[in-house]
Formats: sequence, structure tokens, C-alpha cells
Amino acid sequence: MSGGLALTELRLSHFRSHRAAQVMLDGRPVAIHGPNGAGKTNLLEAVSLLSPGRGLRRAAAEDLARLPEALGWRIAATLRAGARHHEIELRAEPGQSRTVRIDDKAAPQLALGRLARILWLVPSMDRLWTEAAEGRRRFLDRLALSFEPAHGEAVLGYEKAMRERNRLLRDQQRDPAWYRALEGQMARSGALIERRRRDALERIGRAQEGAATQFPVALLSMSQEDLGEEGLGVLLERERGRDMAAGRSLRGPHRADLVAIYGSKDMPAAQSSTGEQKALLISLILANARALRADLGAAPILLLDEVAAHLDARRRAALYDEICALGSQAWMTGTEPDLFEGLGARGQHVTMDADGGMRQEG
Ligand SMILES: Nc1ncnc2c1ncn2[C@@H]1O[C@H](COP(=O)(O)OP(=O)(O)OP(=O)(O)O)[C@@H](O)[C@H]1O
Repeated sequence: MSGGLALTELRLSHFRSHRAAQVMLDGRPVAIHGPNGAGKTNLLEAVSLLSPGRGLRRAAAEDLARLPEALGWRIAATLRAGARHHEIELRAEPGQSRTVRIDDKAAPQLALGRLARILWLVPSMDRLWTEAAEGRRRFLDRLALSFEPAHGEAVLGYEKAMRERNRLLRDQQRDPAWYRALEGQMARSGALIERRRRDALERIGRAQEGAATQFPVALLSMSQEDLGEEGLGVLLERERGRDMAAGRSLRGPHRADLVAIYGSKDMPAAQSSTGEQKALLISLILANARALRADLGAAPILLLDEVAAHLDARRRAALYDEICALGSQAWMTGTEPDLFEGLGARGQHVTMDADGGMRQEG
């Protein structure tokens, strides 16, 4: 519907609690309800794995196999992107890493990023603004990755070079020649990372300006100034002595933090109420989705795990209206069917039983 990206079919086998499951979809938002432990989040996790990375639980491939059998697992999906359909298959045999096939050809994980833009909000992110900076950096990199799938390669390249530099530092290696290539790599990748993070924040800021939304504006900025490749190279060289004493690289984009202000109150997000923090996250994911739609002409797939239950009735209605206006196939979970009454026939409804059985309505 409305030209968004959408899964039209999802089939799981031996994935988490699902021995065999299948849903057929038409692009409308998907409301999934059922009791605790029914496997709703597992279903969303399967969808999240159709984008690069380890999915919304950051799980290792072996944790995804259905216990107690722990046989190989498989996720197969049909993705509609404009007028085209793609068949995506992810699978892993016991003890092996996952493999990806797109349209029946082996593909690298990163290829998924160009095909399926998938954003998510999960309950563990409720503490995003109050907990350690690492979570916010990961969130920030996911924002950047949503706009530029190659961002993931820059992050991996930076981290690899930094790990090697840290090893030299711990070994008290003093010869500058050992450091030059690694610091050059860190400066190159680091500058790309900084630029893309900032670019993502700008795009999201623009998408929040004048948007018809009931959710609060989140003003985002970076805790560090953007040094650029040359500046980062100079910094790393200058800090080598101090880094050696610490046994690790103390400064660089790997230490950046994301600063969020609750717009209308001009107050740090961390000091907002629990409900306000949730509303800020929803606001950001919707802005991210609007910005992506403006770029690509198609709204991304959204995964909103247990979001509806945390909103008052007015905001819940606003969320459904905004999702429908976006034209996004949003997958939403909740324990009670009445949470999705306001979505009505604008969505597809899936009921899950305690034992994971699924029934589709509408
Ligand atoms: N590898 C696995 N094999 C079999 N079952 C698993 C596996 N991993 C998780 N589970 C089971 O899946 C169930 C959790 O599923 P899920 O998190 O999707 O529930 P949910 O429907 O989202 O529930 P809630 O409403 O409580 O969040 C748990 O019962 C858990 O034991």
C-alpha cells in the first residue's frame, strides 16, 4: 500500500519458539496480539534479521535455533519493493554462521541493507537515554545505517583497526611506524562515521520540522565536535602516549555520545518521565521513517514491540494515524486485542496462542 516496502509473506522454520509458522501479508500494518511468551517478539526478531546485523535482540546465530532440538533454522520472506518482489532466505545449520540468499543467489549480509530498510523500537530501548553511552552510539549508528547501508562497513573497519592499535598499546609498542597505517585507517573510517552520524541527525531534524505529529520533537546533537580525517589522525598521534598508559584508545568516534533534548521543555531526555522518553523514541522512529521515505520514495518497515500498551489512548490513536499516513508496514505487538481496536480495518490482525499457534484475521 502507498508504495512502502513490505513483506508479503514470512515463513519460519525451527526459529526460536516457532517450529513452523507462516503469515501472508498485504502491506498494511500488522497487529500481533497474544499472551506473554506466545512468540510475538520472536516473530518481529525474524523480520529484523532481514536487515544487516544481529537483529533486535543482537543474538548469536546459535541462539536462534529452536530448543530443545537445536536443528538448523530458516527464515524465508517475500519482500515487495515498488513493483518488484524479492525472495530472501536466511538460514544457519547447527554450529555454522548464517547464510543469506536473495532471489536464489548467495549474497553478503550487507546486501540486505540496500533491499530492506527496517527500523525497530523494543522495550530494552526504554532506558536508552539514562543508561551507558554505548547503547546511544549503537542507536545513532543504526540511524546512520538506515540512510547509508555502507555505514556498517566503516564501523567494522574502524573497530578492526582500533582493536589492533589497542593491542600495540597494551604491548607498549613504541615504534611510530607500527601505528601509522592503523591510525590512518581509523582516521579514514572515523571521519566517514562522524559525517554519516551527523548527516543522519540533520535529516531526522529536518523530518521533524513542521511534521504533522502528536509526538514531541527530540533535538539531537553529538557530544563531540566533528574532527574530520586529518583532525582525527592528528588526535590519535598526539594521544598515543596517554593511550599507551591506559592500554586502549581513549578518544575518537567510538566514544561519541548522542545528546537528546525534549524539545518543548528544553530538558535533557534523561530527565523526562518514562512516558515522555517513550514518546521521544516514537517521535524519532517516525521522523527516521519520514526522512527515509523522502529519500527513497518508500517508507521503511517498522517493528514496534510492546509500544501500544505504553501509550495513552490519544497517543495510541495518533500512532496508528501517523503510521497509516506514512504507508509503512509497521509490525506491532501487544498482549490485548483492544490495544489495536483503533487501527481497525486499516491493519491486518494476527492472534497468537500461548503455544505459538497463529490465526490471521482481516
Ligand atoms: N531458541 C529458542 N527455542 C525455543 N523457544 C525459545 C527460544 N528462544 C526463546 N524461546 C521462547 O520464546 C518465548 C518468548 O517469545 P517472545 O519473546 O516472542 O514472547 P512474546 O510473545 O513477545 O511475549 P511477551 O508478551 O512476554 O513479551 C519464551 O517462552 C522463550 O522461552
